[in-house]
Amino acid sequence: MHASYYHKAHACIMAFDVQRKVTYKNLSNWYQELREYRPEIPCIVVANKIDADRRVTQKGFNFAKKHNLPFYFVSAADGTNVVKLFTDAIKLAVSYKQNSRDFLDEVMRELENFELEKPEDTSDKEETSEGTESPKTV
Ligand SMILES: Nc1nc2c(ncn2[C@@H]2O[C@H](COP(=O)(O)OP(=O)(O)OP(=O)(O)O)[C@@H](O)[C@H]2O)c(=O)[nH]1
Repeated sequence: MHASYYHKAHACIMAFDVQRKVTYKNLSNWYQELREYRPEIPCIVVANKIDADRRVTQKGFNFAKKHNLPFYFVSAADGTNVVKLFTDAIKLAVSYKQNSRDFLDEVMRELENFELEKPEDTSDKEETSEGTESPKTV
């Protein structure tokens, strides 16, 4: 995936399809790529399409445990855990954004808080002595 997709991301939801094993296997590659660009953002792992066969919720999917990541069983079709997933992801993202010690995040935070200098209002000011340092407008 192009680097720009990771730029300024404050959280990641990695979803796989419980009906397609290959999508689970691919998580390792996605996760490796994510960490190249965003080493510390919160990441949630999602097993999607559980409505197709609820028995998958009895299965252990070790990827999340191995990487110490939160894990949700979800169905985008019937809505199971969808609101919870996004609510939690947003909370994690906001908290990360406010507290991250990642250098790039700190720079971005500084830039966001940086107030551009307002142009000086010179309309009703009298010119005073010589040698004034501010440039004169004509
Ligand atoms: N039963 C079921 N089908 C789903 C669920 N979520 C998505 N689908 C179906 O899965 C198919 C792919 O969904 P997309 O939204 O296109 O997802 P995608 O990530 O682009 O999927 P891929 O094209 O397979 O990579 C569509 O037919 C969806 O209707 C779900 O929770 N349950």
